Amino acid sequence: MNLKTKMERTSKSFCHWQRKAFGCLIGRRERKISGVMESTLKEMRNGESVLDMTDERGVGGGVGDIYGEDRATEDQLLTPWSFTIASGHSLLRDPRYNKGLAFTEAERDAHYLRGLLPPVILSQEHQEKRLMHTLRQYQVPLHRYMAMMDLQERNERLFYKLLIDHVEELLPVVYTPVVGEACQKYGSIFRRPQGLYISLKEKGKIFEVLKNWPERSIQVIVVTDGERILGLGDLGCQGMGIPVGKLSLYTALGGVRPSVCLPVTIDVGTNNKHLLEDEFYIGLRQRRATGQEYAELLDEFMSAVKQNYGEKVLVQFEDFANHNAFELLKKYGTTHLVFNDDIQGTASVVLAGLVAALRLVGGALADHTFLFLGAGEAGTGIAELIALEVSKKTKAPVEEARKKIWLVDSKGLIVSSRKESIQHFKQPWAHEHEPIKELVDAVKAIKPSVLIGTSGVGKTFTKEVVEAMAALNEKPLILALSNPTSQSECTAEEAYTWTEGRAIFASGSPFDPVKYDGKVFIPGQANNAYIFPGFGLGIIMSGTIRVHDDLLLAASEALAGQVTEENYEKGLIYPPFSNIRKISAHIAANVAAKAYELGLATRLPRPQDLVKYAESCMYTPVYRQYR
Ligand SMILES: NC(=O)C1=CN([C@@H]2O[C@H](COP(=O)(O)OP(=O)(O)OC[C@H]3O[C@@H](n4cnc5c(N)ncnc54)[C@H](OP(=O)(O)O)[C@@H]3O)[C@@H](O)[C@H]2O)C=CC1
Ligand SMILES: CC(=O)C(=O)O
Ligand SMILES: [Mg+2]
Repeated sequence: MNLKTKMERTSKSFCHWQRKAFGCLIGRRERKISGVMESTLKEMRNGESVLDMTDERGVGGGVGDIYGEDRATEDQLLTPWSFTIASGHSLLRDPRYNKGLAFTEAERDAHYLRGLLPPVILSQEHQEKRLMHTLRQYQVPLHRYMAMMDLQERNERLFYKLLIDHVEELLPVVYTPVVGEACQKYGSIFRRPQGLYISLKEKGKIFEVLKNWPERSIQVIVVTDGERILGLGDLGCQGMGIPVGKLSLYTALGGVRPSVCLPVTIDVGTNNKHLLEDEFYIGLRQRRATGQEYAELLDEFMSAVKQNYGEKVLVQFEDFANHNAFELLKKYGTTHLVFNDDIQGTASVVLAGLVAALRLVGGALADHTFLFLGAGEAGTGIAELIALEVSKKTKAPVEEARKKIWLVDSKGLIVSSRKESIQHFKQPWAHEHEPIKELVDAVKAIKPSVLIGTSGVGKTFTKEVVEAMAALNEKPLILALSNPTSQSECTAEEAYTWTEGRAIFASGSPFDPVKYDGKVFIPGQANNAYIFPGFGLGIIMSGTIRVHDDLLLAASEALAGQVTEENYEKGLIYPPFSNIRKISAHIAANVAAKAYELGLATRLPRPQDLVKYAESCMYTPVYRQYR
């Protein structure tokens, strides 16, 4: 028997034994490593140990079945896929298992850690306290972001524990606004790849490239091509911060296990002159590929995803420019499980806020008039979902419901008489009206009760605009959705001050509470981060195969239902993020319930109590005992 066969046999029987003993470990921990047989055998000879993860279900609930833990076949466990058994120094270097100073005496003995750590043993809570203390010392927000990314790369469970336990404080660090600055400077701060980079160079090889990713059972992919990163424009390959950030929220806010999440950036070049000239830029140094070249790369990617991960992997398109976003959603919406967060997730979160706001401003949705600044993905996505909801509630045709929704783009109010051609996604909103160029004039003419900013341009809700809203409405509803904070259409302070404290206000990026006229006003955060984590969990746990508008409405309804009396008393139209895991469980349950009703859910039998089931599926980052 030659050495290779010998090693394969040894490895195979070892896999078999280990799978028997530690079923949940194997199948997920298999890793593609070149020369894996040699290294596996070497590790075994060196007395490497096995980590017992059998308490995973205990702390993480019934996750095993929905994540397909035991799906790997014997063949998959052999070349090129195998698994490593971490212990000793490599255990400390593996972010998924590393517990740092929290390893117990027994674990230090059992896993060859003696001498590799100082004598002190800290609890996870104590580690959190120490980290928060350190993070709060950083004055520069980007340094906090970098510290959080380092933690994620060092100790995954501690990263998620910290993020979950301090969600309101840390969300602005790993997400908007700081992630925006991080993307702008991604080349300079780049340390380790946190996602998969698929560039034009990988054309023809994407199937193999996906196999380079260390995890096999992927259930959610967030993909960007970096062309419209928040309201910061084309950041090319450096947009990677967005899929990484969004997926960390999938885990922290929605309880989707990190190992099933895959961040992807498609690099077809950038038209950002500044980046093309930046010596630290990490992407392809060429102008964006378009047309057939672009379409072919995306096509290859989408096929490779399906081939590698099956039909039920959720692909979330994020921060594509609108000239591609609508088309991609339409093209793959019938063949893949796809979701556009900017069009659909944003629509769902805003509709929830509007429905909740009715408690404060009165009337039904159909009684209100809506004016948007910005008629792209977010603007038209929200507008369409409002129209759909109004149409369902009033039984009027959706065309009728659209009549009370108006949009302004960079050329002014969208009207049917506009001379230039109107992009297809704007056409349903081209109502009959005389052309109006300025937003303030549109406010005066249309007389909206709700003003929504989705322009990506900061400071566009001027004093004049906000005062015009205040003159028309007792309680003007003003949503400044553009991100990051620098692009917000107005600040919370401006909204409250210019309306003499009468505005109901929410923004895409967070603002601190505002003191006005002796009263404290707490602005809400209208961000799709409320929706996509729970939405994704609902899709995964029900095995849903397609996204349908009714699922977005279900998510929206669940979110609105989580706003409490106490929140309303404070003028809030969204519940606080501190309750997000509970909120996500309700969103997941409502989405799954609707999916079962529509026949889109494939995981049978349907659990009786979907909220409980969602909670039981959620990943929790509490350390596990390694026996
Ligand atoms: N809070 C949240 O959860 C979310 C927030 N957003 C934010 O919304 C913003 C827009 O995103 P998205 O819709 O995808 O972007 P798009 O590029 O698809 O749309 C932008 C729209 O704004 C219009 N516009 C640009 N400048 C002006 C201006 N000066 N006056 C009037 N209209 C203008 C554009 O007009 P034209 O068509 O004529 O070019 C276009 O219609 C971003 O800042 C993004 O961060 C997005 C998703 C979620
Ligand atoms: C929040 C978000 O998805 C955006 O600003 O693009
Ligand atoms: Mg986005």
